[in-house]
Amino acid sequence: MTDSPERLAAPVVFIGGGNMARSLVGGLIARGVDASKIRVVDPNAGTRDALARDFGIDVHAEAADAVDGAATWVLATKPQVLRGVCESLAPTAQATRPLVLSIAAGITATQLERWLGGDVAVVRTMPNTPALLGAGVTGLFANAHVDAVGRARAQALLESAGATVWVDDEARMDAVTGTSGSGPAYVFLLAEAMEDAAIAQGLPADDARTLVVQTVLGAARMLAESGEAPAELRRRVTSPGGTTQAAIETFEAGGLRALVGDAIANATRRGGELSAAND
Ligand SMILES: NC(=O)C1=CN([C@@H]2O[C@H](COP(=O)(O)OP(=O)(O)OC[C@H]3O[C@@H](n4cnc5c(N)ncnc54)[C@H](OP(=O)(O)O)[C@@H]3O)[C@@H](O)[C@H]2O)C=CC1
Ligand SMILES: O=C(O)[C@@H]1CCC=N1
Repeated sequence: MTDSPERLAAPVVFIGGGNMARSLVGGLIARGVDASKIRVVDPNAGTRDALARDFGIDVHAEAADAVDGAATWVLATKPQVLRGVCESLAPTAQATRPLVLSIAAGITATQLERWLGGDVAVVRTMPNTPALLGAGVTGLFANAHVDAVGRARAQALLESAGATVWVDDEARMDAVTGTSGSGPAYVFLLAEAMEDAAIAQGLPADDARTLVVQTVLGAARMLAESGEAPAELRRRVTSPGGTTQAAIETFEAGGLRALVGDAIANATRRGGELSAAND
């Protein structure tokens, strides 16, 4: 099944032009999507100007103007304002039946469909910021109104941001959010801590930055490209009685695994809270 020529030619409109929309737009442009096919709505003039300048896309202050003729909407505001955004667009959604993608943490496809007036094709997604480099990963869940064409269109859009993983059970989307949506921040926190520790051990700040960045990059590439499990790659670094063993024993004694488990559980729980608090 393929998209109709009209829908393929129609623009994609992002409602909300903040950090994550910028990452996704950057991914689309880097993939060669025509800038004239991308619109962004944001209330902030500075945000709009920066997006127009950096990507040459069409920017709007009002969603009502931007959604005109758009076959795909990407809801990219904070979860806390999404109900109001959807309710104000419900008449247009009912009249034009767009494919609606959401990137909001926690907010369910059922809530979005209800706020948009019912019977709307909704794909709830959870991308992450490496989308800006085409190196992201996105979890996707489609409601019952999304047909094969809609799924393919959502997948094509998010593939510009990197890998995609479809989730059959929406209840798992909060776990996706806690793992990969928030996940880049966990890696950045580790990098911050490693940098601080390297400086504390006497390394100049510039050198500490280079050593940490290249270590994270190299380790990520080995994870992605070797096909080996993380535990096996770790084992190969860890010489018996050597330096790595001294560090790993410190992490294990400090409860790193349980801490990571608690952190992802709390992020997952927070997704459910965002849904309930903003209904
Ligand atoms: N940041 C991330 O890593 C990820 C974020 N997400 C999700 O993406 C969404 C956006 O997050 P993020 O980009 O970080 O947030 P930002 O605050 O950076 O972006 C949201 C933007 O939407 C604007 N906005 C507010 N109200 C409206 C409106 N009525 N119409 C259009 N735009 C509006 C905001 O303006 P103002 O600032 O004035 O309110 C802001 O510029 C969230 O739902 C989040 O859960 C998903 C995956 C990863
Ligand atoms: O922190 C948040 O709520 C958003 C969702 C995933 C990443 N950032």
